[in-house]
Amino acid sequence: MAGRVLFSLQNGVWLFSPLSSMNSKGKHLRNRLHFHRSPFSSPSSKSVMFCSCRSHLQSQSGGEESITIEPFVLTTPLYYVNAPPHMGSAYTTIAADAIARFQRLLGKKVIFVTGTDEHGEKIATAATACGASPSEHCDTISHAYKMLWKDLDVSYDKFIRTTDPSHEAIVKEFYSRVLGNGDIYRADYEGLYCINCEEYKDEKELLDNNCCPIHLKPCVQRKEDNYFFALSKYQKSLEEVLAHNPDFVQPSFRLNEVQSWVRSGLRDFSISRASVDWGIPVPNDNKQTIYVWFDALLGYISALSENKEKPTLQGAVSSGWPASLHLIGKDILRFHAVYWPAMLMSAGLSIPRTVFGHGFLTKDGMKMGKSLGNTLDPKDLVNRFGSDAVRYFFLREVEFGSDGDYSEDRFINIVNAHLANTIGNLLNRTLGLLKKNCQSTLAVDSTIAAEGNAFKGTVEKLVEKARIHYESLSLSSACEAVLEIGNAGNLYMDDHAPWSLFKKGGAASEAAVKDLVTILEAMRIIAIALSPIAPSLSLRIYAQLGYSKDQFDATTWSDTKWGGLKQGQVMAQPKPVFARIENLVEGDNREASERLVKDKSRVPQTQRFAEA
Ligand SMILES: Nc1ncnc2c1ncn2[C@@H]1O[C@H](COP(=O)(O)OP(=O)(O)OP(=O)(O)O)[C@@H](O)[C@H]1O
Ligand SMILES: [Zn+2]
Repeated sequence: MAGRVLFSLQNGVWLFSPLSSMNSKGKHLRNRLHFHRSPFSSPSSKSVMFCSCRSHLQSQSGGEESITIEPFVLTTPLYYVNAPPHMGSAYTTIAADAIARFQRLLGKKVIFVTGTDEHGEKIATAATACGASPSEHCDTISHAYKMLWKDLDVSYDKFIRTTDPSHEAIVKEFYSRVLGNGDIYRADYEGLYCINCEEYKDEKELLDNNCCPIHLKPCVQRKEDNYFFALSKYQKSLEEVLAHNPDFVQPSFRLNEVQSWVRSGLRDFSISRASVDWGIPVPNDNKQTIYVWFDALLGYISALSENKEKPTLQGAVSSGWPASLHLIGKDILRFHAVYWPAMLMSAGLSIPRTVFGHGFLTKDGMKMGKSLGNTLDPKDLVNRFGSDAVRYFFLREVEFGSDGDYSEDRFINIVNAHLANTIGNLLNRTLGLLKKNCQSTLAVDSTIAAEGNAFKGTVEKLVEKARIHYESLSLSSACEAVLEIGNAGNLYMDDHAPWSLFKKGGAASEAAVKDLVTILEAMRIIAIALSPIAPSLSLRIYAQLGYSKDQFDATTWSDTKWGGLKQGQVMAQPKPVFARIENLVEGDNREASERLVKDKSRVPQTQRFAEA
């Protein structure tokens, strides 16, 4: 089924059909792949699936089409358990969590998949080095990932381990399907291999001394008798996919990169290893194990399987495939945007809607990574600063898609200025004034309080801006829009100075009451709009406004509409929602760490909020 493809746009849905839709036994394949023009835009996306064989094309023209409301399936990479998690792995996961939480706020059914990739040579070596069996080692590290996700408030729905028996069954079935379609053959291969990438490399992409550009270690010459996947057969199909579906690879500049890889010619790649025991045996040849990437990518599908007793590929696929979004680091873009879609096409399955390759967190300009050992410990950051600070800083400071360096000084300045001052302080002082002057009770509805008030319009514009940025995965800009509401709130308070209005009494006092309700309504909106990024902080803000956790959990994006706070609502005792972090960085360190960050001059103006 390599070669020509057919695209058509029907009801806003791209249909993709490889030329042939039957396998060698004449069995119909569900191989019409479908794409949405904008995968994130509508709350209930509609997909139309057809089999492209002639008889089904006829019934299709007779009006038989199946319409399904799809879940929003979002994945992180399955992290390699050669070492404990670090801030790089946490970065992808908190970004994915923010997107999952935003999609849930939109009312979508979200399936957020993460997990661990546990087979291969590196794992066996790492286990030996710490005196454990591979499976003991995998249990320990996989558990560490789960614990970290808990600490970071990561709300995943499925955690797949590639050593799960249900995953193994699905990998074997997939392998057999691809084999049945004539896309696997056996051959010798010799080339330069990076053990850390678990990948053969082209000599032209290597540094001096055949060093891998990511891991800075020399690749080794390897020769093996392996099974190969006929990637080259999918050259044309992949070119068509990339040409006709601009959303498939994001950010858009990475699409060009992928297109140029494909255009430069695709070579078949080996999908088994004769020298590695720690892996899933190749069906019908237990002298070889399946290549770790061929195995791990299938985790995105096997994670969906609801029948762990009798897992089947079709069962897993029907529980939500194709994924709406694979969120990955740019280091593994080739696997996701070239190998993976070709594998799926070979198996007659839909390809994911979007693969988003974000940038690297770097240390001294080098990718932070387990293999280089130049990592930052997220657990330590959470213990010292809390999960909201960690989530907010990385999602706000690193433009999603680009690289970014970490500096502790910058971290402390940003979270103090944005979360403690602009948001926390505004809330605390407003509640203090309300307590002092109104027994913490709202005397008017927020709609009445803001009548004829331009500030309300500003908040509405900014929250809509935040929504648009979330939709387009511009997480940093979404944070910025929410913070702007806080900045506007501080300016409003400065201008209106309700503390002096209360001193005047009468009509001035009434105006002051309205000002406080107006600011608290803005805080309520901030809490919802910030909840994908800093969920615990948002919950604390909501609690300060007199709501229960259940009420917070039931919020949707439509609750960002002005007018939620009503007359009679009683606020909680004012309590800071975000404690300032003391800056303990010593002079020399400060200088060094400042050099590491791209100065974006984003520290907001200092608070001008005068005390009553
Ligand atoms: N420095 C980083 N910046 C951003 N994301 C990272 C970083 N390091 C790892 N990740 C995330 O983890 C994925 C890779 O997972 P993996 O478990 O292989 O971690 P790794 O630390 O990159 O391993 P290694 O250093 O051995 O290559 C990336 O695609 C990305 O999603
Ligand atoms: Zn490498």
